[in-house]
Amino acid sequence: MGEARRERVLDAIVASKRAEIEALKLELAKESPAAPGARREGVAERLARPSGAPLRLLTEIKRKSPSAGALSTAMGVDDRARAYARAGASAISVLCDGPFFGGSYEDVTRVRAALESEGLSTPILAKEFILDPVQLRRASAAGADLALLIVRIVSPEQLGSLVTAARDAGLEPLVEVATEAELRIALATEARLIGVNARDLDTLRMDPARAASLVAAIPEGRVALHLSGLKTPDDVRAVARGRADGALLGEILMRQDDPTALLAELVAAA
Ligand SMILES: O=P(O)(O)OC[C@@H](O)[C@@H](O)c1c[nH]c2ccccc12
Repeated sequence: MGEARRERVLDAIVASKRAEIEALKLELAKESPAAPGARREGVAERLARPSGAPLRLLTEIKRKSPSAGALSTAMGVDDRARAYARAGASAISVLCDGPFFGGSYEDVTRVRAALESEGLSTPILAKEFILDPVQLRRASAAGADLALLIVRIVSPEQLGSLVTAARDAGLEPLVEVATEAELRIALATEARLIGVNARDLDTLRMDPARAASLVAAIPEGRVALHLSGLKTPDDVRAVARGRADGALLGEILMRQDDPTALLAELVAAA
């Protein structure tokens, strides 16, 4: 990928959302508003790590990504979700973005049904580029428990109202930051879950050292999550030694046609 193209990935993604949001507004206007679920109850607590406990692992489902390209689709999202939950995932992140990550809100619904059919209650994170409350209502209707809110793509005022809108939609917000300035903005909201993306979404470059110092700067009282770039059990061990409550595993698991054995190893490293 050329440098100029990389720098525009986030802009291109955000631009594609504007049309989707208009379509969602029309779609949801036809439906009577669903009673707000109470699914977010207890979700933040489940991701908090009591002292001495292992690092919580959030595992991700995506078919491709702008940085990694095509990922494994050998296992259906339903089998993969069950495999993640049985192996000890504390939450399952499901990409809702279609154009860049190959996901959909229907995937959230598939994962919800797959977990419920086995009596598994692993929380589901809707991973989308959220600019408008209508996306939160759609994610909630699809069966999500949590929604990602990315500081970089909204104003601080919008972020504050999206945190409230997420709760109103029955979702627990997880606020993603990549810099100290963004962390300050996140901490000015009521969000209980703060995640640090080691990947700069504008350039797609990884900066693990900056991510580690940002995670360390998240005050007690908020759940701190490390959101990207972990490639080996040693990487998981290194994060587990620090302040993080949990870490997200994406590409490393999505490169496996069957993630079961590797996830067991990563759980043991946590
Ligand atoms: O695949 P990795 O390196 O484990 O990282 C996942 C994470 O970076 C990625 O899925 C992500 C983090 N923040 C996002 C925001 C939108 C879409 C995707 C993301």
